[in-house]
Amino acid sequence: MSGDLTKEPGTAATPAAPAGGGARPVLEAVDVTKHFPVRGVRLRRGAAPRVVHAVENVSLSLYAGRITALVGESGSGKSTLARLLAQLYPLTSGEVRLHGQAVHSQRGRAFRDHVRKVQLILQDPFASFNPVATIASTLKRAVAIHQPGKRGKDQAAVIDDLLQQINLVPARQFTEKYPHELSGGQLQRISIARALAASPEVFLADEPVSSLDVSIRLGILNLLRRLTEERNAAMLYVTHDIASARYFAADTAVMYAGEVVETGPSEAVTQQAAHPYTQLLIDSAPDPARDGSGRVRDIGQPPSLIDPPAGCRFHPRCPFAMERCGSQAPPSFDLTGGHTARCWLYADDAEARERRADNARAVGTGPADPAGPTDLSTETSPDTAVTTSEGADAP
Ligand SMILES: Nc1ncnc2c1ncn2[C@@H]1O[C@H](COP(=O)(O)OP(=O)(O)OP(=O)(O)O)[C@@H](O)[C@H]1O
Repeated sequence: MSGDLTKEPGTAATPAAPAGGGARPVLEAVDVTKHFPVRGVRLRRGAAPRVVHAVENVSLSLYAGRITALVGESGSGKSTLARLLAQLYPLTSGEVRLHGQAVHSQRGRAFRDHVRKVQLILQDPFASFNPVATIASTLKRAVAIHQPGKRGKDQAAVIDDLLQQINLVPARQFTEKYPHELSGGQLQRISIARALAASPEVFLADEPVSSLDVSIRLGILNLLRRLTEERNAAMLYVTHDIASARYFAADTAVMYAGEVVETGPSEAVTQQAAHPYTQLLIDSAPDPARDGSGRVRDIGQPPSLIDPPAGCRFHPRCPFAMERCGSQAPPSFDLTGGHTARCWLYADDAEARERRADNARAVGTGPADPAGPTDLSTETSPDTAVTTSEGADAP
């Protein structure tokens, strides 16, 4: 992420959410797993059907007024997790809870309520619009679904208000256009307006700016931040870009090969990354301030999710792997200040301490002190800041 996002982190524009165990999540994934069947593969008689282990035993909580970044490389399961949270896919196991209530069926009132309150914003706005419908008719449809009492002039006033909220004014200049007549940034704003028509409590923004021109990304992110604050909504911000997570999101969760491997306040996760995968992600991100020689050696590719490695899924690629990493899945270790890492380096024994010291020397930090396994779903943190400029992507 470029430009104005380089404001000092830690100077929160958003009031901090209650820290520790006080705040209840608006939306949570509880031990969620999603396996997709592998089709078109001939199986030997009696062999178990093959599946893609896209998301495995993931717990993640989203809080009112807070942005949580979900970071990881392509294929790590970020979009699948976002879609599970939106109830677009049935779960293989686990629960998705809105205000503590699980939805067990993809029909009925609780499901409709969930789908209204949890709105997904997708990466490619052009793909999510009907190319032969004007913006007005798309927004009318959204308002008719979510605010059926609004008709005629009232409905038009709602649409004007939605466009005002996303800084596309005068509304008339946009409503009679077709999607292809708008820029990517303008259309992404319209998709946000369409989501707003449902008065959501949660935004699931899946790479909301990665298909947009770099020059307009910041305006869209600041718009999303303002809407989150004003509506006290929760937001999941899915991104490849760990640098933007630091400035945009209060909390960050890092996914690798279908599992969440590190969580915590964005400042801690990005500045004192504990998991060797997060360290690798940070080292791989373009940074003109670095000399180009990565501190953490990358020794391979992400694994197949059809046949993921035993133990820690990152171990074949990890320069700090120990014997146990190849056979035993690590628990989540609690570091300090709500920071967790699912990595054997943080076990409390002599071998782990030695490898941890090797890791700390390699990344140039002091070794983190583990405090024992923790529950990933209850951690919160102070906010970070972005600038307030939203732009409007004027034609
Ligand atoms: N509908 C599906 N059927 C089968 N496999 C799927 C399906 N959707 C996703 N997958 C697989 O699940 C794994 C996780 O994919 P997912 O799209 O969630 O990752 P991602 O981290 O969002 O990647 P990207 O950043 O490229 O979108 C991948 O191996 C992908 O091929």
